[in-house]
Amino acid sequence: MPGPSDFASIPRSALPALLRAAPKAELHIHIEGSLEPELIFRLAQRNGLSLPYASVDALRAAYAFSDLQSFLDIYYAGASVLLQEQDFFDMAWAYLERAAADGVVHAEIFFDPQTHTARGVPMGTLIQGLRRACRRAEAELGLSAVLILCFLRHLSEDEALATLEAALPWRADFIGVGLDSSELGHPPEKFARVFARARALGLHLVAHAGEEGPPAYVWSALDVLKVQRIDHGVRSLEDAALVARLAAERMPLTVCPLSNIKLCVFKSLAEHNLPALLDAGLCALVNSDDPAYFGGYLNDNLEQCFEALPALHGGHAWQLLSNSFEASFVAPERKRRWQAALDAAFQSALSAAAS
Ligand SMILES: Nc1ncnc2[nH]cnc12
Ligand SMILES: [Zn+2]
Repeated sequence: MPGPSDFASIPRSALPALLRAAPKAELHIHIEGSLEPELIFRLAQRNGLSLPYASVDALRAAYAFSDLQSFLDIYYAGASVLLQEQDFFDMAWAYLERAAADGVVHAEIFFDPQTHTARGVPMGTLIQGLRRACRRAEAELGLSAVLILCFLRHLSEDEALATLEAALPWRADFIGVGLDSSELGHPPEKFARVFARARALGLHLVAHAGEEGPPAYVWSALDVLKVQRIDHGVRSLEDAALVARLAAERMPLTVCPLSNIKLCVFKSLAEHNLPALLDAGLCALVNSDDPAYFGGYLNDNLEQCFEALPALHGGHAWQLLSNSFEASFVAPERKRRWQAALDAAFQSALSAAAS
């Protein structure tokens, strides 16, 4: 199997096109965060709702965030236009078409049922709409798409437990559970029982940790929740013992660079710790998080990182995409197939550069 050093000599000028065309997986995308302002307005009109913004441009102009909470307030307001099964389908289908154009061959998609059930939308309505889009993506786009149900951590664990039970009639339609929303003040251990229940049900486990929260939250996501991936995890670098543990276990970190800039986790992309995460031997990969709010989809994230961070070279590019497959919850045979296509794309870029 090739490794990153094989591809370090690909010229930087060849990387944008290579990154754009290469196959990749996206493992950290909140489907409600893919709702573009145009679609928010269209759905509001279709559902007879009025919005507190005069136009698409006025809504987009409000996307200036100072931290995670300032984003979440507007993100939950945007999601309030989703009422019918068709609305959930339209949102997910728009993302999946966009992802396929970015070379995404596999997506593991977060959804926040409590954002909708709290407004009276039945669980079946939202899951069936999302499921229909995932099935169509497989059939028409050749993109495999699966769902991960996220609990809102600013709400209680009892509410998370009730949400999981309410979703069980659709158990076959999601592969795992996650933990998102306001991180500070809501440590992973608050959700110990619901994650134990999900584990007993055979669900995969992931959690946001170390986005705004301290390394201690990453430790408890690992030790108490027993997660298989950390979403974000960029603050892990503050704790050398944690870095050693993450590296030894090849614990994936689903990093979201443009999100981190828009939510002021780092001042600029040039200051992002993505190169340091990779050079520490961590299984980091790039994702879009909430692309409609943060100014870019997966390829935009990749391209802007490589533009802003001169430390990144072709070896890092291969490693990031290879990590996206390694970290996915798919059968080894499928991973091998995608990995082979990735290796071939990089090999041919290397040959083109040499000739
Ligand atoms: N970046 C993020 N962090 C926590 N919760 C979220 N929900 C949507 N995007 C999120
Ligand atoms: Zn996220």
